[in-house]
Amino acid sequence: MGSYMDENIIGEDDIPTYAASLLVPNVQEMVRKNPLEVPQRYIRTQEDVAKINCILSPEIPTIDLSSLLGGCRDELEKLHEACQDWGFFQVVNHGMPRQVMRAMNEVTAQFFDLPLEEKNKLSMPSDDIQGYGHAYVVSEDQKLDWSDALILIIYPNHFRRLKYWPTSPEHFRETLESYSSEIRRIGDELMGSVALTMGLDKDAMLKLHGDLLQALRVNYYPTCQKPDEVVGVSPHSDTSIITILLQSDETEGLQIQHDGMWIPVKPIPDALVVNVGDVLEIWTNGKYKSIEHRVVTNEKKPRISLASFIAPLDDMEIEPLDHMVDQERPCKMYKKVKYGEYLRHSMNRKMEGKAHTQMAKA
Ligand SMILES: COc1ccc(-c2cc(=O)c3c(O)c(OC)c(OC)c(O)c3o2)cc1
Ligand SMILES: O=C(O)CCC(=O)C(=O)O
Ligand SMILES: [Fe+2]
Repeated sequence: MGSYMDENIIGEDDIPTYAASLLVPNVQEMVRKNPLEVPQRYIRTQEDVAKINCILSPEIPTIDLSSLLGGCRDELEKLHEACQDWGFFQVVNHGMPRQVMRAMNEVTAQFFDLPLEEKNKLSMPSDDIQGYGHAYVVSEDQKLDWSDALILIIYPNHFRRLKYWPTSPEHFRETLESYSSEIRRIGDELMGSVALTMGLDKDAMLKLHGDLLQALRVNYYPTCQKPDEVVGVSPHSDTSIITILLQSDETEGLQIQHDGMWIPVKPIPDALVVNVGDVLEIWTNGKYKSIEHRVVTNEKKPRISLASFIAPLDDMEIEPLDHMVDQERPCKMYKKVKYGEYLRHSMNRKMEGKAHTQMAKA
């Protein structure tokens, strides 16, 4: 395996580029300069920020990865139900050393604490998606999210654009390297188990997609004095196969759609949150659900999350697997699409829930 030090030997010609996004203000800086101001472009309609109305909201399922890998049939059944009924679950006993998670949280917090001029050295250009800035902004009158992000492609190694990888704080790059290789292992192990729940061999999914893309989106949600009027990240589903999220232990914010309500995902210390992405929904002909989720803000504490998207490479063709057509779904609900085209289609439009998935509907 190469490392981030390949900087000098690998050219950038083959690195895929992604959709353009309009330049918009840095939210963290806006709040630092004027904590009370919430510009009109961030204010949502009542409907957009509607809350759940139940006092005791259900918790998303928890999956024990070490039991899964040990062959526990009950845990496998739990995983199947989580993918089918929730599209989201928390993973415990995943084997990522606690100090790797802590170090990753620490270096990302230190990165966002840097002065804006430092962070802007890694600015996302208007014609790509890697770097520090905002993606998915496609029109001047689109409502904006109350967050900033750093987006990096991690694997395959030769897709890395190292000019966007922070060198400050000092240990950022090596910490990201350890964290990402742990995420890759956990992703492979989870996909092996998901293959079993789909009635396939353990390594079938890995064979199906071959080499994978792993991208990281580090989200920074500043505090907001009108938390009920803004959204940290707009409702969307992920285009990935699966997404593995490390969220802060102390600050809630992530909410998912379940039975017509927005349900908060309560942080479990050291757990990872995993969600089914659009590709897994398509492969399973809609049996496993890529669920809409959003992030809300609060007035007290900023929140950081790290979303690792595990996705096919651009050339991979995605369609429902033949054996996923059954009595419940007697025909293929999605047509064959090239992943690269699907991803770019989703990026070229404002993310509005699952509207982008229409492109792949049969
Ligand atoms: C409105 O807020 C957001 C919309 C979309 C995403 C997002 C979801 C993904 O699944 C995803 C992805 O899989 C991906 O890699 C293939 C990627 O490229 C780097 C994304 O930017 C991406 O974004 C997040 C937040
Ligand atoms: O911050 C979070 O909890 C979720 C972020 C997210 O959905 C994403 O980056 O795709
Ligand atoms: Fe997401």
